[in-house]
Amino acid sequence: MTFIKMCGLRDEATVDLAVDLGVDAVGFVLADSPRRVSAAQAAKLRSRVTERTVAVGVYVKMSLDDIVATARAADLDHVQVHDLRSADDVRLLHDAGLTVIRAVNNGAGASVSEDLGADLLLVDGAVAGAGVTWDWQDRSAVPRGRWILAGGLTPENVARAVETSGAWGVDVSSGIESGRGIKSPELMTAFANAVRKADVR
Ligand SMILES: O=C(O)c1ccccc1N[C@@H]1O[C@H](COP(=O)(O)O)[C@@H](O)[C@H]1O
Repeated sequence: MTFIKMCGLRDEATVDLAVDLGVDAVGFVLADSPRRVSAAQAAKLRSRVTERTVAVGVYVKMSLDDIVATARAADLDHVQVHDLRSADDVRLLHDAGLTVIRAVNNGAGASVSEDLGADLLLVDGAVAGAGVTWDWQDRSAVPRGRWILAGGLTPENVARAVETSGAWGVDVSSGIESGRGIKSPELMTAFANAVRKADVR
């Protein structure tokens, strides 16, 4: 079964729907973004997430100390960090008890074959959260092993994207929105259904 993460959730009804749809992970953006939530809001949303779904804090351009502090304040034990620089960064987050998803922006120069010791690798489009696709068939841009595909996924393209890239999981934000930062229940449902349908093929 393809791992599904829905990201940029900002209200309780949307979190409840994602949980009901059986997605594997939900993401709360603590970085600067139209989808940003405060640590206090993330804590409130997190409390609605049941055990089988992982709640992930999403970070860009934040110090490691701030990442640890906000993750603790929001009771998040998974963090997705878009600008990890070294294995030391990852070690510090591990030492704080966090599971680390290393996010890499396609074309930004970070190597997908470099192992910083993160628990999972996510390869995103050139600009995180912008709904931008990338060349999922480019073997040099696609990691080996278990990894998450992100960037411009939609209910229409996700099945083909998984098939061509060989990704273990998918992460979506813009493609399940009716407007920037506004999640659409119909598109969320369509996305989850599209992945599940592809899984049984
Ligand atoms: O969603 C955001 O606003 C965001 C902001 C900063 C860093 C990451 C962000 N989201 C991540 O972007 C991709 C999905 O993007 P898309 O909109 O579906 O193309 C995914 O990894 C999100 O976790």
